[in-house]
Amino acid sequence: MTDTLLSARGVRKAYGSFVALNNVDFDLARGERHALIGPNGAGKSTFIACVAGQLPGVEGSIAFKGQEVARLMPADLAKRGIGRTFQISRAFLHMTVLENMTAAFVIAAGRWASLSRALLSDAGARAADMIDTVGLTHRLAARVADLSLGDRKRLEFGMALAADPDLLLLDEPTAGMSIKERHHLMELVAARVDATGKTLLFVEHDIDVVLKIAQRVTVMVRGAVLAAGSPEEIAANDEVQAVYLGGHH
Ligand SMILES: Nc1ncnc2c1ncn2[C@@H]1O[C@H](COP(=O)(O)OP(=O)(O)OP(=O)(O)O)[C@@H](O)[C@H]1O
Repeated sequence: MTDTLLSARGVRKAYGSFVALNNVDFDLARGERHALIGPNGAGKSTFIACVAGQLPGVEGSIAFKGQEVARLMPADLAKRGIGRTFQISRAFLHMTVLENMTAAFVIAAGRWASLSRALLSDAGARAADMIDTVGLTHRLAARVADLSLGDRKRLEFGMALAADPDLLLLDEPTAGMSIKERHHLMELVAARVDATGKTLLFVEHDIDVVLKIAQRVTVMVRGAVLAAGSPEEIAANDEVQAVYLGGHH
């Protein structure tokens, strides 16, 4: 029997009079790598933001580890084990890779208020390990502003892992990257997710990456779920093919 980590029922989100999500049902099994795909404007980012607690006015139910979380704040959700990547803010672009990763570990420890030398040194050591994990040791002292897009995405991924989330949400983690970089990053993500027993929900436009990385795929169209299944089932689904070949993408 599969162990359900997240279960959404009847999720609805409107921006003013525009309904971006309409009655979405969605299940995520613990330990699975799950891709959310669909044409532009389908509501994928909106759904990820709903799960991460970043949007007001979300209707319906989202159960995480059996508890209702639909109307909790991001910080609460992070404590319960839901994590997502964030773009590194402007102020941090002139800090180094190591400084940014150290900050991520200090934030994850929730200890800004009582920052001590011991805490900083512990966070620094963990940061160096994580930088190694994401393959950036050779860029440890580089300013984030000087990183390539691919390296910056690796750093953002590592920073999201600093909080040690059970569920990792990645919204278009490979946007703007070359095909080769995309595959490299997502292979790294998949390997880390598997090695640490995490669950992954990611939005991805590159269907080759999706078919390689995802164990399960949900297809959204115009705010609703069109289909969900294994990558093979989704690739063979006539309705899904019609959406993708019909020029909406
Ligand atoms: N803050 C907002 N205010 C109004 N409309 C919004 C807002 N955010 C998103 N939308 C609209 O909601 C719809 C769903 O957007 P969303 O970004 O969730 O889609 P998506 O599937 O992630 O698309 P893409 O693949 O282009 O990122 C779109 O029509 C978008 O224009």
